[in-house]
Amino acid sequence: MPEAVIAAATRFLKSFARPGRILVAISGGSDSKGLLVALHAALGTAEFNEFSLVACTIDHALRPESADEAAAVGAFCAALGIPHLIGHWQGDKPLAGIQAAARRKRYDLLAEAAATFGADCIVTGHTRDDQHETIAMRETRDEGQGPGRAGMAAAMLYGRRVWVLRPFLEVRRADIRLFLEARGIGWLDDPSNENPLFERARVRAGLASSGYAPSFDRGGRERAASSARAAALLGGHLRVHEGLVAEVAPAQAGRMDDPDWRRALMSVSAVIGGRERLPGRATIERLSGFLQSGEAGRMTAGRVVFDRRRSGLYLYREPRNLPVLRIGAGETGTWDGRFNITSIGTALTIGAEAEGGSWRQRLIAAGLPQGVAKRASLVAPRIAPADASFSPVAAEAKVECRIGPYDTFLPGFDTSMADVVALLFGRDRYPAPPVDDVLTEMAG
Ligand SMILES: Nc1ncnc2c1ncn2[C@@H]1O[C@H](COP(=O)(O)OP(=O)(O)OP(=O)(O)O)[C@@H](O)[C@H]1O
Repeated sequence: MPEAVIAAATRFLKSFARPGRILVAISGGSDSKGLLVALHAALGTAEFNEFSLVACTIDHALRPESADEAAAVGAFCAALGIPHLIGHWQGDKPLAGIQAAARRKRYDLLAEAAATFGADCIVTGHTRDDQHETIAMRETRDEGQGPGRAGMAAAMLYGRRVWVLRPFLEVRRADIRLFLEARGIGWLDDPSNENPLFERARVRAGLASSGYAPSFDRGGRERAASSARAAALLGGHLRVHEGLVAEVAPAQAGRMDDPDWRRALMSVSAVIGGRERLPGRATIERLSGFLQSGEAGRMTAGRVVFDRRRSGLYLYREPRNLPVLRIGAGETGTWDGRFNITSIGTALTIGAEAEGGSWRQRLIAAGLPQGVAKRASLVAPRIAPADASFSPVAAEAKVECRIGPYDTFLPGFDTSMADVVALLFGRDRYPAPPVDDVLTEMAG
């Protein structure tokens, strides 16, 4: 029913804590165009006249027609009186993983456009159909159990700075198309949506021919509840020292039978290992066997040493393949996926702390076993002036931990766990979303 489209737009606007400026990510396809038109129509009513709309199209320059298409979307927005920007993906494009690279770049450019316009959030036209495809893809990748079944979140924080909201996640594409057709509005069909070289296109075709619709209605709510439990477990049983060592109380160390704790521990281990993704299922099973045995010893998984002792479980980065990073004066870089380092004075070189330096003393002072303090201090960053003739004192820098799994894409239903992880690593909470029911999936 096309009325579902306006109803979803209205419900979405009502969920804002206060009126704001919304940036619509519009590709020109039916879903994002329908979203723009529906929001524009809803904003025409007195109830929402304090909101404003702006729009942005990213020209990935992967097809010869893309520039003209972006310009046509711009003209469509202009006719509605909506300010519009085109973001360009410039420079070299990777040959492998082009879709993932385009996605990352797209969000970067959209976040820049949101900052330019002073927008409070970005909205995308993801639909119920996209959600089904995402869940089906995760099922085939063996991620369909537990967390994977939640699918896409209705809200996602990108790059720690801007919330991307998906107001149409429960709306069917067919309804959006009827809605547009009733208004005589056409849309673009991206040929890559049907290109069988891409996984999503294959899954889409498979779902259409089978009529199979995976269930996800409770997935997001379950995931949010699981994150809240995981957050409480982390707060009660885990401490982080100097951003280098996570210490788990002995009684909790073997509790890998609890899925919430398992996910919490794997998130922390991804941070310690400088990784964005949590370890895969096979690794977690191997690790669970080791930790549940209760025996002292060490096991390495996902670049992290799990050091089990009578006094507890200690996680720290394994001492292998530590990179060397150079950053210019005043610049910021990420070292080993674990630390964001900003030079305050001169250009810097960052490598591993070969001697352990003062880190070791601090870890010992924190009460860690000597062996743990020694090993963990060897994977700490050593920050020195890039120009060796400068005194080491010149190496002034601001250092903060990077939270690999959440700093780029943070799904709304994981915010409670992500906030606790950030606090454990000495960071602030993530910015709160502009809508009061970010866990739209919780609102039910
Ligand atoms: N070129 C583009 N310019 C602006 N917005 C876009 C562009 N491509 C996609 N979007 C936005 O993203 C939404 C989803 O598009 P699509 O399904 O093609 O991307 P996706 O890669 O599956 O999304 P995501 O990257 O968030 O998983 C669109 O409805 C639109 O809001």
